[in-house]
Amino acid sequence: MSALLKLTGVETYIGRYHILQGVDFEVPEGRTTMLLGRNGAGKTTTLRTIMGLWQPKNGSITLAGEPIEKLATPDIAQRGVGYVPESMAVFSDLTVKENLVLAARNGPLDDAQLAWIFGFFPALKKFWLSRAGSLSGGQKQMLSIARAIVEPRKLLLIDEPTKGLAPAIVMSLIECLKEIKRRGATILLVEQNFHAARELGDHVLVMDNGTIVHRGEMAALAADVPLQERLLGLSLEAHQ
Ligand SMILES: Nc1ncnc2c1ncn2[C@@H]1O[C@H](COP(=O)(O)OP(=O)(O)OP(=O)(O)O)[C@@H](O)[C@H]1O
Repeated sequence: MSALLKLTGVETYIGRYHILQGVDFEVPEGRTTMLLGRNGAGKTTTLRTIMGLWQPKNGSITLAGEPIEKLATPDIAQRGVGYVPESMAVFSDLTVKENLVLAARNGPLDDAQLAWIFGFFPALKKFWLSRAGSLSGGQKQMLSIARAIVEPRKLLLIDEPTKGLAPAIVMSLIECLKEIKRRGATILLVEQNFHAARELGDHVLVMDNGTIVHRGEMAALAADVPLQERLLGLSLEAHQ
């Protein structure tokens, strides 16, 4: 299995704080890799560094073998990396339709693209002409993900999509992400909800203090409660 994304010795400073302290990992093509870890471990900083929102001071980041660590964010997006930040990137004053049209930078949305998006997120069809600001938290999250996949992407970086959502909405979001995954997407997904992580992840990376402290199969971590307790500080039962 080839690595689509590869980080080697990545160090990121925010101001004078040394946040990423030598991050090494690979994201295999066509699989979903979970990035887990306690609060403040450096997960969001890792996604933002890949996306060019923070410049790494040291180390390399390659996408399909090409270095991207010195590129600006729009160039990284242009190379096929979609980013769904934790804060749900939608324009509240625009309609659902306008939000998606703006995200499709390579031209107008065609019927095939719309059918593909509505296949994942039927609620967006229902609220097509409604203001994004009037959507529920779960629907905004779905719109935020739809904005990231409206153009073909090599890689999707998704930051805590289930955060703050009611359990029923989390379930439907997991189903949407599973469908995106079934269609062959490569995903790097930060998640605090272990149930969601276990449902979605093929591989898992665990961060602590700005480095990767565990890597392996998601199923193996899901089956090993003592390891979860050691790495994440909580048992699987406590996450459910
Ligand atoms: N803009 C910033 N200025 C200063 N420090 C920051 C900034 N952003 C993040 N940090 C610090 O960097 C460290 C890593 O933060 P990061 O958000 O990457 O962690 P995380 O693993 O995503 O945590 P969480 O699960 O709480 O979102 C934390 O100690 C945080 O306080």
